[in-house]
Amino acid sequence: MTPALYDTLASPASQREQFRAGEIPVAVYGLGKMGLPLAAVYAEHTGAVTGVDIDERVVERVNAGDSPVQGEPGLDGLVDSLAADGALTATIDAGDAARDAAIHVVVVPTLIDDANDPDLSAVEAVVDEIATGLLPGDLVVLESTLPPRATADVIHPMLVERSDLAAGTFGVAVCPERTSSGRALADIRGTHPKVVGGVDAESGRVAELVYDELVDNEIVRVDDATTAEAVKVFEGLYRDVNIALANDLARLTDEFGVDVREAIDAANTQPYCEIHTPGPGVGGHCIPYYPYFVLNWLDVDVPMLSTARGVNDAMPAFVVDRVADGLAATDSVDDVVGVPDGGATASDSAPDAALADATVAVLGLTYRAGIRETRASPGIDICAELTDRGATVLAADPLVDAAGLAATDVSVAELPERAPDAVVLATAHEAFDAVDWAAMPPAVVVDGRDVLDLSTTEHRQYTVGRGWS
Ligand SMILES: NC(=O)C1=CN([C@@H]2O[C@H](COP(=O)(O)OP(=O)(O)OC[C@H]3O[C@@H](n4cnc5c(N)ncnc54)[C@H](O)[C@@H]3O)[C@@H](O)[C@H]2O)C=CC1
Ligand SMILES: CC(=O)N[C@@H]1[C@@H](OP(=O)(O)OP(=O)(O)OC[C@H]2O[C@@H](n3ccc(=O)[nH]c3=O)[C@H](O)[C@@H]2O)O[C@H](C(=O)O)[C@@H](O)[C@@H]1O
Repeated sequence: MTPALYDTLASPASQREQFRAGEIPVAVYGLGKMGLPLAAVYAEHTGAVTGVDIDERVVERVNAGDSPVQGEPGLDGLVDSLAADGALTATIDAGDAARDAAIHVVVVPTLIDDANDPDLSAVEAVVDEIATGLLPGDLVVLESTLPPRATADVIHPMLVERSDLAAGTFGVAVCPERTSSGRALADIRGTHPKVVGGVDAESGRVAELVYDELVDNEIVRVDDATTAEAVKVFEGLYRDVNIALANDLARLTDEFGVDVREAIDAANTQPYCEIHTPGPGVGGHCIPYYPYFVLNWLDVDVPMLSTARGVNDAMPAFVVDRVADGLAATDSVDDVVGVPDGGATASDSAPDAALADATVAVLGLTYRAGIRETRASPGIDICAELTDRGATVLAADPLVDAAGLAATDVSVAELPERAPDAVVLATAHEAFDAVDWAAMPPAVVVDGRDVLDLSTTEHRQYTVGRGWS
């Protein structure tokens, strides 16, 4: 009989022992960038983890000890050894896994749909399956990022209704994943304190006990599940708003004639100042999505969040404007489309003369360096904007190709012979250190990530936040 955790007579000390001894089987639903490292950490502590994923290729690779998640230091070897020891197995059968487990950890995607409304369909699909195998004394842990109140208003009631168990007979806790891709194992093991909030006190107690065994850092127990959801979303909102401030300041570079990045670095020497870094936009399925977990979830009016979203979403067009300005200045195009007052602006919405016959290479299609994730990626938005404005677009990325995008693949080695009229660096992949700028005919280069120094070449460089050099 599997020992139970929630509302049992067992002492906390014996429950900890049972957890460590693997007597309380764990199921982790979602084996992606976050779920696989998390399942691995659970498995290294308990030796009894079943990972669940809907992608058969993921399941096969995990069972073969071959991590489908790359770019995570230590994960390859850990998955290999855990699979070999049988500490971590994977399945596509969520119902089976739910019937065998007593701790159910949900870490599937929470995205937004085309209307920017939160999409909890993956979480609801998993919760449906968990309910079929839920037993009194079990614990359900939500690690996915959720709109505040989702657990209280949607997930917990779903579990009660679908499992035929009464509320108060099983635990539900929100323990949001705060990890960054590229350092997932270290973060999950305890770079940051772990936030835990239960739908009731016993749920919070049990979740706190489990994570106190799992992580090396302190546990921050908050009042309830909704508070824990809010903590995670607030962290993301803070980041999106602060990146928007940095991007707005970067627009002042030309007007002020100053290096805004230098000014930001100097301002940040004050302990109370933490202005973030300007860039070509905000990508990934986290930071640009979380504002909608508030804006399009409840009837709230939070103008700052939508304003910041607008500022960050406008950065790809800002980058393309700088390309158009640079080309127009280089080509001294006579018939640059003017505005009624006679002023010529390259940001005119009609296809820009400067871009119409230009070939532009975009370096970087993933949302940040080293991570194979393209959702809301600035590089992809820049390709689309360039195409919309008449340019011929090439794209290079070491992790993904341009299939299905408004761009044609180009390798780093081919760039000089392709002789693009302009180049945009959207993602600072290490692979781009190999670009032979000296061999490339003079071009307009817009550096969105402040990683290039082309002062010894004939290229005209614009750096977001520093201006023309
Ligand atoms: N990627 C990140 O940096 C972070 C993500 N998070 C949150 O973690 C959650 C997961 O994100 P990622 O791991 O990045 O997503 P991901 O897209 O890398 O992986 C998701 C995995 O879940 C699987 N999946 C989808 N639907 C499923 C279902 N119904 N049942 C079982 N498996 C299913 C997919 O096949 C995929 O393997 C999201 O809520 C996200 O907001 C939190 C912190 C950091
Ligand atoms: C508050 C916070 O730092 N959240 C982290 C964030 O990680 P994520 O992988 O989404 O990357 P990120 O560093 O926030 O970058 C998101 C996007 O924003 C851009 N970015 C980031 C920071 C900055 O100063 N300027 C900027 O332009 C990045 O280039 C990228 O396109 O979101 C993760 C998440 O919640 O999924 C979270 O766990 C991570 O800790």
